[in-house]
Order: sequence, then C-alpha cells, then structure tokens
Amino acid sequence: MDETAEKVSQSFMKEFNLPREFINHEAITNAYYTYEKCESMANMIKNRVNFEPKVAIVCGSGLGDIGNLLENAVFIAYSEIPEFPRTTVLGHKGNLIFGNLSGMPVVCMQGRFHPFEGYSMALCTLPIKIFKLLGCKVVVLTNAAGGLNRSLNVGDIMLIKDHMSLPLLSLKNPLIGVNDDRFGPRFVPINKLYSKNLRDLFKECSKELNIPINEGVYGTIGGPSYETVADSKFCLASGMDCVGMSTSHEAIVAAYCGLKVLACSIITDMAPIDYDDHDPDHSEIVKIAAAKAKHLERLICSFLKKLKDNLNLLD
Ligand SMILES: O=P(O)(O)O[C@H]1O[C@H](CO)[C@@H](O)[C@H]1O
Ligand code: HPA
Repeated sequence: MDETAEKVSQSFMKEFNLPREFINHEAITNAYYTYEKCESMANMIKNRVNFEPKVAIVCGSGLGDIGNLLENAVFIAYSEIPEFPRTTVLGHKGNLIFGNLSGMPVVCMQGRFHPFEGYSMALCTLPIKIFKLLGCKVVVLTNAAGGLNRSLNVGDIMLIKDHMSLPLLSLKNPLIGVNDDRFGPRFVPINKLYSKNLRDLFKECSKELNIPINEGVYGTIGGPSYETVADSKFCLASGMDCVGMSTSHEAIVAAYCGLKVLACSIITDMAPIDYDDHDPDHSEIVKIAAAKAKHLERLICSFLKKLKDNLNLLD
C-alpha cells in the first residue's frame, strides 16, 4: 500500500476504532455509513420530498428516461445529498426522482454507481439501504448488457432469473464488514434472489403487451475493460447469458435488506466470442439502450400497475 493510502487507512482505523488487520475497502465503507448515518440521509430526503415510495427503480446506462415518466416528479440531485456519491459514467445523470408511475409511488435512481469508478461495492449499494429506510418494498434494477448467448439479439429484453458475479465470488462483496442486524442478517441466502412472483407478473405483462422477453442469467465482471474473447467463452460456458458490470451486488444488498428484486437487461451489443467480432463501445451502448428503452418502459409501467393490484406480493 502506498504511503497516502496507508495514512488514510490509519485514520479510518482510529476514527472507527477498528483493529489494524481490519483494512478492507468494503468494511471501511460499511463502518463509515452506519445505520444512523443512513437514517439521517433518508430523513433529509424525506423532509425534502414528503413522499413515501414503495418501489425503487435503478436506471442502467442510457435508460435514465424512465425517470422522466414519473408524475408530479420531485428531483433531488445526488450532489444535494450530503455524503452521497456522484455519478461519473456517460448515460448516468445523477438524480433521485420521486413521483407516481402507474399509480405506484416510486423513487427512480437516474444513474447508478459502479465498482470500476473506484467506489467500493458497499458505496455502490448505499442507495439500496437508503431506499429501504425510505419505505421501499421492491427494487427494479435495469442495465445495459452484452449478449453472450447467441440466441439473444441486440435490442432484446432479458428478464434476469439469476446471476453469476465474478467479483462477488472472489470476496468482493458489499456485505463485508461488521454487520448491523437492523439492515439485515449476517448470512444471506440468495438462491431465490430474483423473485419468482415478480418475474411471473412481468411475464404476464410481456404477454399482454405482446412484447417478447427472454429469461436468463446475468453475469457481472469488474470492468471497466470489456471481455477478451477467452473471457466471453468462459462466461458463456459457465452459464451466463449476458454480461455487464453492475446489478448483482445491488440485488444482494436489496435481498439483505428484505426488499424484493426484479431485474432486467437490455442487450445493447454482443460480447465478442470471435476475434473478428465487433468491439463494444460505451457511447454506442448508451445510444442503443436509449433507443430500445420504450418497450422496457411500457413493461415496467404495466408491471407497476399489476403490482398495485397485487400488493400482497410486497409482504
Ligand atoms: O450496468 P449499467 O449501469 O447499465 O452499465 C453497463 O454499461 C457500461 C459498459 O458499457 C458498464 O457500466 C455496464 O455495467
Ligand atoms: N460487456 C460488459 N458490460 C457491458 C457490455 C458488454 O458487452 N455491454 C454493456 N455493458
């Protein structure tokens, strides 16, 4: 560790009274953003908006227009919330938007945080804890992803039934650190992470609107570099249908906090499985996500309407 990083770590150790061997990016973030600190951030937001959202929607790259659908919208820029991170990626604006969508009180995160931006997983998922404290029961996660499975095409919508996250498998997990039971339990089962009831509801919407969807496994890599051909082949052979750099850790923190999760990818490019394949390009990915977002928006609106009629699914 370089000298400055060592000094910063030492001062954290002192401030939070952590043992010397406790140096871990996730543990330090979790020690800093205590339940009380998160509560005071949530209270500051509540005082501003005077509105209790039941559903939180996280907008992926190029998908921020979902936030513009909310009725009677109140915007809070991330920069107005003390100690909230800032977005740094093209296609992620940086606003919380509160309002009704299909009659459901919603908070929309117009722009997310990714670990490759330099944020710990714990900081990337801080908003999920805040959503819990604001009263949300469900989180809808959206993302732009590269298709691995060649039965997917650019523009397709993939409902996530499971994930495989390479960072999470290798001890990079937002829940690392001293646990506070007020958020959730120490050990979290995630074998039913993507709610079957919510997926069934979403599939009904797809049938009724005649918007076809696929169902599959979302893979998370660390990024910001995309995949090598060998990486893509490995991911595909391991059972991933598409790949991105977000979502899985957010879903885990949501489950930890007792929130139900629905998650969807828009396939914005095909991950390279051959040396002649097209290079992924983020500005193209953002453009394609935005251009294809209309179907996803219609599905989400219809899903929220159904959810409103099936509030028992929120228990
Ligand atoms: O997952 P979202 O935020 O949609 O963004 C995806 O798009 C970026 C790569 O082009 C990565 O950040 C990847 O995770
Ligand atoms: N790979 C990784 N992340 C991505 C991709 C991709 O092809 N497309 C959108 N996000």
